[in-house]
Amino acid sequence: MKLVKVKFCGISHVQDAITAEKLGADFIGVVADTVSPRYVKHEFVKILKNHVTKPVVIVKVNGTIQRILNEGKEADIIQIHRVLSEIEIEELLSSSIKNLILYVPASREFEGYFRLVISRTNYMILLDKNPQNRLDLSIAEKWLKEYYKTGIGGGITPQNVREYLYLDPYWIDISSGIETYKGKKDSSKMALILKEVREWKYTR
Ligand SMILES: O=C(O)c1ccccc1N[C@@H]1O[C@H](COP(=O)(O)O)[C@@H](O)[C@H]1O
Repeated sequence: MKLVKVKFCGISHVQDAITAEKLGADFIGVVADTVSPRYVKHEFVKILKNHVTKPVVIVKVNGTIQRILNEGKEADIIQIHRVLSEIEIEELLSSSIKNLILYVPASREFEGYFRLVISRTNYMILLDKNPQNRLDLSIAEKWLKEYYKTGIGGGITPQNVREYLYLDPYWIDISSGIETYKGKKDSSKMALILKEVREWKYTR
């Protein structure tokens, strides 16, 4: 029986990635977009991959699909953290990319988008806060039951992680909640998250 997987995101120091992997993280995420205070150049992925064996996820928010696919080509998984147009989704489908995570805001007004993504693609989905910075856990719970390859992020901390584990996601995704300061991960907070996951009563 599999445990809920864990992605630590917003990694911007090689040592944090090494520590995250040693502690047992399943994915290592970097944000290669200047909107983030954890921004790293996309070339950082190649450096990271010399130090960790777990899959490296590159998070992009802005940029054309072609640019995102080009900048993400060294990563194991590309995560596009914005709501896409149908034309952009078609562009992804006509590309050779298979390992993709698409952000879907976990709120009612995006139900149509959620259904579009799961009906047209086979990509992984990350449920997260909507543009108004709200995450509807009841909506997330409903959608998680419908589509197996769905993770959840958005405000997870060692103190509240059980509320998210209860939803039985494929993975949980944490960035700011495991930090000492923006961009610097705290090994004790990462360890606490992983301890909670291991002790969690439900397994997938
Ligand atoms: O981590 C970031 O700085 C970031 C910036 C822009 C887009 C996505 C980003 N990270 C993703 O956002 C979620 C939630 O982050 P948090 O745990 O609430 O801080 C996380 O799942 C990352 O994949």
